[in-house]
Amino acid sequence: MTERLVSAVIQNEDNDLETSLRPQKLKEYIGQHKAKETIAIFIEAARRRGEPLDHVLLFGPPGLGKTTLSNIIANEMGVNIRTTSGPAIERQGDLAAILTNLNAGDVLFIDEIHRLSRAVEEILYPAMEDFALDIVLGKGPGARSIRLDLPKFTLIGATTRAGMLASPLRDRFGIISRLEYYQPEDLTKIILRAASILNVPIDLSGAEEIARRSRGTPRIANRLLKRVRDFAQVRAQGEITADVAARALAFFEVDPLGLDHSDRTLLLAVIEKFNGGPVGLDTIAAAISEETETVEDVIEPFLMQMGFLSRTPRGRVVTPAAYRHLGIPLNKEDTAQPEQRTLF
Ligand SMILES: Nc1ncnc2c1ncn2[C@@H]1O[C@H](COP(=O)(O)OP(=O)(O)OP(=O)(O)O)[C@@H](O)[C@H]1O
Repeated sequence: MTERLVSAVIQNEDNDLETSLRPQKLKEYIGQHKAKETIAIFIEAARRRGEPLDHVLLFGPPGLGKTTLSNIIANEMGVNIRTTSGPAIERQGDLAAILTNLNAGDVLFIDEIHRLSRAVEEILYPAMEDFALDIVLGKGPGARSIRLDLPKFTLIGATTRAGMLASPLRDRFGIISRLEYYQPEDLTKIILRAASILNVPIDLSGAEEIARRSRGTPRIANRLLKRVRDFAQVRAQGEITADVAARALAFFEVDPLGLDHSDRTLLLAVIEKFNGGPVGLDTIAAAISEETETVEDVIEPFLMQMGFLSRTPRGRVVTPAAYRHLGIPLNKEDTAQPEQRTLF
């Protein structure tokens, strides 16, 4: 599958942009009121006691700002952050090397923490609980274990799926925060902030138009802003208004609710080839020439979140809301006017 403009997963083109747009302080971090408030309280309490922050688990869909929030936490605590990820720590020795290089109070950020191997997880437990590393020297009957003290550090784990974390690991986090999809008002603020950093002329209605199509996700909002800016420079007078944003995003095939070509292909296939369902996942994947995993992990979640597709014991079903959005009558006798026949 080619890279999608509306994918929440990080792409090469995002890297530089994301670094320059990352807020540094909690008060610049827009939205996520619950998570922000929880973290602010724990940071203040830890600061007053002069202790490192308790271990934090952040979970939620990709692109919502877990990495950003972790950097902010380190910044607010005035400590260094060391960043790695579950798949990058292959052996126990890799983690031991990282842990023994931390300074007191430092933050260790492990992205995709659900992908740590069991063996690595095992040495993480005493490290989190007792700030100690148990090392086994030698093999067989002569083997002996020594315990190394570690500096007191804060582990921040990020995961898209809290359910995939082994419960002994989950239980060792003192602070667990779920990040939610952003409301359009918050995404509008994120877009206006990014536009001002990037010196992109934009008015409020232009930002709102991009926000509505950003699937609740700041990473997508920033990416769409960048594309709309290019369009505005070449095809309009440079300023992003609602009209320019709508025209640009229609050109890039992102519809008014943020659905793209892949989303519509899936919905139309179920409607046209399977009478709206129920139809099995594998059959859908074959009908649109995609991998089953791509359909399940990448395309379906947003359609389900929007209430356009539902999962039943007999298979996937396209909902009446999706028919309305696509401008297709529900059945032949249906005389109701579709909500919109042309999307762009
Ligand atoms: N609350 C926010 N306010 C302002 N900008 C934000 C906010 N959250 C995220 N962003 C922007 O969105 C981009 C993506 O955020 P980030 O890299 O932190 O996502 P993530 O949840 O860690 O994603 P992943 O886990 O997929 O890497 C960042 O560049 C940042 O600029």
